[in-house]
Amino acid sequence: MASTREAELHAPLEWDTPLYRTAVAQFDQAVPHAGIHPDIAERLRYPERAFIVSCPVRLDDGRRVVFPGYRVQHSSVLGPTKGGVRYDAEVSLGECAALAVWMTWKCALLRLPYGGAKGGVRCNPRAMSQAELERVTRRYTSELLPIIGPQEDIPAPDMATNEQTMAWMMDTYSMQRGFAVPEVVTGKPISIGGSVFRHEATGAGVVMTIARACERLDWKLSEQRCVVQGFGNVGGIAAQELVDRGATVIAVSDVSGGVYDPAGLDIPSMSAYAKEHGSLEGWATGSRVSNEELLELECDILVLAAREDQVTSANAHLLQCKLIAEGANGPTSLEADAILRERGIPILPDILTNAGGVTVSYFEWVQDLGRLFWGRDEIRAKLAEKMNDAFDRVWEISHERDIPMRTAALVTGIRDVGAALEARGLYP
Ligand SMILES: NC(=O)C1=CN([C@@H]2O[C@H](COP(=O)(O)OP(=O)(O)OC[C@H]3O[C@@H](n4cnc5c(N)ncnc54)[C@H](O)[C@@H]3O)[C@@H](O)[C@H]2O)C=CC1
Ligand SMILES: O=C(O)CCC(=O)C(=O)O
Repeated sequence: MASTREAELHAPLEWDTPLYRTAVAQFDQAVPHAGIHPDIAERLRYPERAFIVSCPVRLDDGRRVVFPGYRVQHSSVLGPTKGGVRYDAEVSLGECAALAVWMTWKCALLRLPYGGAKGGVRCNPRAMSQAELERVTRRYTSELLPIIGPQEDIPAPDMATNEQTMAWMMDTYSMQRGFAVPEVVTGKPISIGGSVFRHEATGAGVVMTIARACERLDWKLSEQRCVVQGFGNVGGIAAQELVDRGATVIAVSDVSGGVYDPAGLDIPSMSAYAKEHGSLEGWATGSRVSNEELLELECDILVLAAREDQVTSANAHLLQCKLIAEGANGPTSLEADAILRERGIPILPDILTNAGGVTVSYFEWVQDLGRLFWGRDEIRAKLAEKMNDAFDRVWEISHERDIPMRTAALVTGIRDVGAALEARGLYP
């Protein structure tokens, strides 16, 4: 049993939730392969800083509601912290902490000079008007003023936030400074310093990773039948990129459920429909399937691009795909990881597969700081170079050590952050 002193030191932490425990358990699986000092490992199990705010907001009907907001910064050892902001009814401190931890490994794996952060507001964005969302965003940004900034912490879009949200954040921050500070957020509209190709970057990066995996597995991407869960920024673009490369997308889903057609779906028309109606609800072509059924469809590649905790011990043995690509963060539980490994279904892990977004965010920040902007082809080529380099390092470690690609990706990130802590003389 732990002594009183140990119990004091390891008192339950506010962010200690199932998702955070998953992030730490994945870290613990990777640490023995990363060769870092135990003191460094212990440091990296905890975020550096967690900020909780309350955002009082007037609704359109005159009522005033207080929305909780969070921002967690996991590690600033490599540079400013970086990560998205999400609006969702389930946002919590623990969720943001887990996502911030993953951002640290993702940035290090892609060799970006950033640490990890994540934030969000606990609200139901689908039930809110644009005016209400604007008021929440501006209040949340005002509350974060002490901890964000181009050299401190740089937010970006995530679930249910977008270019408009970033424009409001940039404007709120800039008004406080008295001049325009585009480099305080990424994923902005191009008119205020956003980068071309940031909108497409995460989904495009997912498909670059799938394409690289297909090369290594000796599969033709154009012959693959794909299922995509989530039809927002990541899933919608990934589905389109798959079609552009000749693959057949046989099913997609969003929060309203899924659509399946073994002959292949008309993704451009479905994207236009989802944009106009806010979701795929009411889309008339193909068969409707539930989100649970969609995950169990027979296919070659399953792209998880909705949210965390979708493949668990309850359904991992029912999946009928040959490869999983994690566009979302944390969509596969630890137990499901073990079941899928046992079943021989490889997983292209989140911190590698969805890293296209933060990579082009980095390009956007660099362009903003230099006030010099690059073209689409240049950015796409630079992104492909970085994604392929990260993929190759992960693939190599995974095969050399016979460890899953998730562990290999974590090892790469953890090793570099550990080395930076040591070089700076911070630990051990
Ligand atoms: N936007 C970005 O640049 C990046 C996003 N991600 C991750 O990708 C995931 C998706 O993010 P975005 O596409 O940006 O969000 P989004 O809000 O644009 O889209 C989310 C999509 O998932 C659907 N969805 C929500 N719950 C669902 C469920 N239970 N079953 C099926 N579909 C469901 C929504 O209806 C929507 O179509 C998140 O895990 C996010 O953290 C990761 C890297 C970068
Ligand atoms: O673009 C960024 O800075 C962060 C993207 C993000 O939140 C993620 O990769 O999960």
